[in-house]
Amino acid sequence: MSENIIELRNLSKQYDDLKVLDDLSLDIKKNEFLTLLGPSGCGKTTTLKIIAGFEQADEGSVLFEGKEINEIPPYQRPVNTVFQKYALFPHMNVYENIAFGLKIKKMPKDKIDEKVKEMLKLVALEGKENRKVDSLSGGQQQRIAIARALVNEPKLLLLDEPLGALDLKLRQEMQIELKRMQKKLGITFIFVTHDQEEALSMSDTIVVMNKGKIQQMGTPEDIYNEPKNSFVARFIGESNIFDGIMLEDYKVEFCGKVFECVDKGFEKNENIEVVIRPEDIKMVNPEDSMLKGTVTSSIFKGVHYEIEVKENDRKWILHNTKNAQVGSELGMDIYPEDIHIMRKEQN
Ligand SMILES: Nc1ncnc2c1ncn2[C@@H]1O[C@H](COP(=O)(O)OP(=O)(O)OP(=O)(O)O)[C@@H](O)[C@H]1O
Repeated sequence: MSENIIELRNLSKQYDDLKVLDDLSLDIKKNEFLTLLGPSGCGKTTTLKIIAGFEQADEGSVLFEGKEINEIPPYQRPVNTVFQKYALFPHMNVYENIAFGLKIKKMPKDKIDEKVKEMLKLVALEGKENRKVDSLSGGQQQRIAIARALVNEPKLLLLDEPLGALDLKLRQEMQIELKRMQKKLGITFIFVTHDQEEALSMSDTIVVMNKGKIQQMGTPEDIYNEPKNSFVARFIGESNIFDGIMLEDYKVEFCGKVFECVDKGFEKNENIEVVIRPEDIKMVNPEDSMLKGTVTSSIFKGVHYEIEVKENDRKWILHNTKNAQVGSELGMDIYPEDIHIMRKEQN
């Protein structure tokens, strides 16, 4: 049996003149927490809707455990969806909301009771079963929406920006809870967000999308440390990005200097882009540094200072736990492994 729960094969979808999905293929493994991440309009929600069966692709197919499900209606797919607007039944209490799907399935009462209680425990809402849902906080309502989806024991749960309406603290708490629930239940989660921090902290695998295409797929560490192109580098975290030339294997020129790097396999003198993360730049004495510039601003960000340096006519951003005096001259060193080389985007 396939280790993939979902396989998307060459999906394309167009609304009028707008190509929303462009030949998109993707394998999603069982028990994985996979996040679709990308800017507004890149096709994340459309991908989820096609998996759920609420939309049909113009071309391509969706396979569930190896079998094509294009023609299967949404209610017959072993999939549940949680949306940002949780759409609970306002006239029902917490218990009734969670029990709803099981009642429809005509499950015996004592079995429903057992399952609802189990879910209430999972989402830490025991004792609240008789409360009307509109008397609860946004976070509690969202937990009910999740419990209502999970109680059906779907093999796959689709979550479309489910934390988008919550304030930051609640959002962070729910991120941890969702991840815990997913691991405990062993259900595959496909999670949609445009928030890169949320994606980095929750996912086993991140799929970065832009304009209906996959830009990169990998673990959060891969995506952050080895962005494949400058779109990914710009979208995930902050970056210093400069044009450069790959002189030969392990040797790159940018900002008017030649640096050692750890990359190879480029053409001789290929034009490339260089990405350097702000936290990877070492602040050193300008006398014996690789690059030097003038500090133009320094802002305390809680854990680090965000320091802006003007080097020739280029702007650099550095993150450092030490402050730097605005107006002072600063040396910058970069280790070979912190220089990320990317092929030029073909757009
Ligand atoms: N039913 C529709 N008719 C016409 N255009 C649509 C329809 N549904 C989506 N679109 C358009 O398709 C594009 C992709 O939409 P989609 O909802 O998949 O993006 P998204 O990546 O989820 O973005 P967001 O984060 O804003 O929800 C958008 O430009 C949207 O306006």
